[in-house]
Amino acid sequence: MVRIDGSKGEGGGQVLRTSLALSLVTGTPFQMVNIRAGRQKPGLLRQHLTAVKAATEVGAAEVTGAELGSRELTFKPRTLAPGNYFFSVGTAGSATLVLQTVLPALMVASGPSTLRLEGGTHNPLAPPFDFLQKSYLPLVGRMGPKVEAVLERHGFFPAGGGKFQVKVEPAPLKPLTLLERGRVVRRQATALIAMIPFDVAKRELATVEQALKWKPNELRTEELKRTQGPGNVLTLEVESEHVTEVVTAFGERGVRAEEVAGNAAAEVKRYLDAEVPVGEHLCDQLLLLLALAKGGTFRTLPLDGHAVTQLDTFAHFLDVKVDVREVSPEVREVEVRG
Ligand SMILES: Nc1ncnc2c1ncn2[C@@H]1O[C@H](COP(=O)(O)OP(=O)(O)OP(=O)(O)O)[C@@H](O)[C@H]1O
Repeated sequence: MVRIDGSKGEGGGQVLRTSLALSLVTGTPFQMVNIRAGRQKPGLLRQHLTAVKAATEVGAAEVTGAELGSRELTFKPRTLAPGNYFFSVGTAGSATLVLQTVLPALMVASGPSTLRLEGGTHNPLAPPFDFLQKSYLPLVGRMGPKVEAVLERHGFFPAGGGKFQVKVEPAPLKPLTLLERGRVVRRQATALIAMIPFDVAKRELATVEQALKWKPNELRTEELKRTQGPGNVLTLEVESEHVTEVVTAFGERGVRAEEVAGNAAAEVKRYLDAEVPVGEHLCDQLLLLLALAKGGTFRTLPLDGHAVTQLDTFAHFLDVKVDVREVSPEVREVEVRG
């Protein structure tokens, strides 16, 4: 059994989710110790436990240590079972991270699946639903599997209550080459508010307009009425010929709307200036797809801790080589070979 130290690298939940995903795909059992040892509240939180349970169902796995707060886990998948699933985090914990855990396996399974997920859909430090739908899943589609996601209700921290559905038509993953972004064809800033003063959205958009020089018809507000709790999400989309980048910032108590929007605008600027197709968040998630496809190459920004932790985790389950070359101080070219 593969033994993985969860405190290595980022020391967070990513090494656990990636290990579960790769264990499901390869059928390799693993034991993890020191789960999330690098975090303030170490061990399995509700969101991680839901991910473990989801992986257990999808892989008909034998599991020990699947309890709240647990810092050790063994996971032995038996058969990969596509089908209809319902996973609920039960708190505002990210439901998209639960999806991230089981989707790679279901994309290459022997039949289609339908998933219903409940929990947070727009959480800081997790892939927001719009990122999945507009940035990540179209690339999955280019690699073979067809995955469609439909949002039914937004869920924000701390109230949660979000819902979405995902349909998966599996296919073998083909390598992907993504070296250029191409021309920018659409830009859209959406300031979304739920139970938050409208002025917050207006101030965020004014900041984006000033910082990025986006035009009034590229700025929109959206006010939600049916959510379980308050939320404020600023989503900046840059659709280019070959890829769509989605940058997200979240309103927080005590942080000015101008600061929230300024951070998001700075991230977009950095992405546009580097002229790379793959932004910082897409990078670690795309790496996993390319590793499963055993091939592909893309250009991105300098790799962050998440991406490096991903590479270390792959080595436990897959026989792939990943080269990261410095093209310029702001640009890296990543090549994956089987
Ligand atoms: N704004 C964002 N857009 C898209 N993806 C994001 C965004 N923020 C985070 N992610 C992705 O969500 C995942 C979160 O991983 P991360 O390692 O931060 O969680 P973690 O630190 O392990 O959290 P925890 O230990 O609390 O579970 C990564 O795949 C990261 O790329």
